[in-house]
Amino acid sequence: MTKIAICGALGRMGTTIANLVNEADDLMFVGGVDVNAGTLLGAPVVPSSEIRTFLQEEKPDVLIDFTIAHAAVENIIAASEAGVALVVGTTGFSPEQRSKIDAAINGSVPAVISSNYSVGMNIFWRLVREAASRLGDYDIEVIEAHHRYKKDAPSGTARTILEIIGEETGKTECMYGREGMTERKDEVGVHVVRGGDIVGDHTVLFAANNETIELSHRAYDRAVFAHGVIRAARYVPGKAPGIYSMDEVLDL
Ligand SMILES: NC(=O)c1ccc[n+]([C@@H]2O[C@H](COP(=O)([O-])OP(=O)(O)OC[C@H]3O[C@@H](n4cnc5c(N)ncnc54)[C@H](O)[C@@H]3O)[C@@H](O)[C@H]2O)c1
Ligand SMILES: O=C(O)C1=N[C@H](C(=O)O)CCC1
Repeated sequence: MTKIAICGALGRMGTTIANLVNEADDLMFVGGVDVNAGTLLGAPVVPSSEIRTFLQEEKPDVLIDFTIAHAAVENIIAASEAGVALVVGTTGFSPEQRSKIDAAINGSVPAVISSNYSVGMNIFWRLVREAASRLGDYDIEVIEAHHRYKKDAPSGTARTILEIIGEETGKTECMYGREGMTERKDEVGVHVVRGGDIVGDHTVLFAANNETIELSHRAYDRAVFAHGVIRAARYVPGKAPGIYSMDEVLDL
């Protein structure tokens, strides 16, 4: 039985993941951490100030983090100090925060880190890479849409898309929205929509004279991410210390 703890347990993703863990025969939800104390599915949820005591007492095999960037850094450091494997889904990290995370993990614990745990998006990223590798001379625009409560922009998924485009085309300059009199140069346009309860839509446009290629991925339920998280949680125990992506989890 693999013991699972969740940071951000009372959040949208935390509760979705906890329910899937609870349904799995080989996984046990032992509790979690959130801003305020509580209970979830009969397990304790402790305030973030008590994470180290929680990890010592519950001894989870895997700590899953779906919180907010500044909190995730501290949670990851605590898990690393406790020797607990990680599955990290939180997005919005600054380069400095990502450096702290990498330093805490490497040489200490195994961790799967992904901006998007849906199987479909991990395939979508490969489609984008193939298109970008052949259509680098096209005008490229990235559009993402999420629910009104999402704090970070652009999405971590979109930032991964931009990294792929940069690797394949050399286009690393982004234009975040446009307003007033503009002249398009060789930038990648990035457009962010926030509203309603949109779970997660991503589109990449490759536009040239007389034709446009449009690649899109649409998530309809957070379960699509949670199912990927469960696969990562089954994958990471016992792995060598270091950072893994969903490519390794899905054997892509
Ligand atoms: N990688 C993916 O597949 C994926 C999918 C969905 C969401 N996300 C990301 O996951 C994060 C959370 O998304 P959400 O929609 O669940 O947000 P949410 O706001 O519903 O949940 C976040 C939870 O974290 C808690 N929290 C805040 N600070 C904390 C701390 N110090 N310790 C413990 N818990 C703390 C909040 O109280 C809240 O309950 C965001 O960064 C989002 O972009 C990633
Ligand atoms: O709901 C969110 O927040 C999501 N965040 C991830 C991102 O930032 O890419 C994944 C999609 C949903």
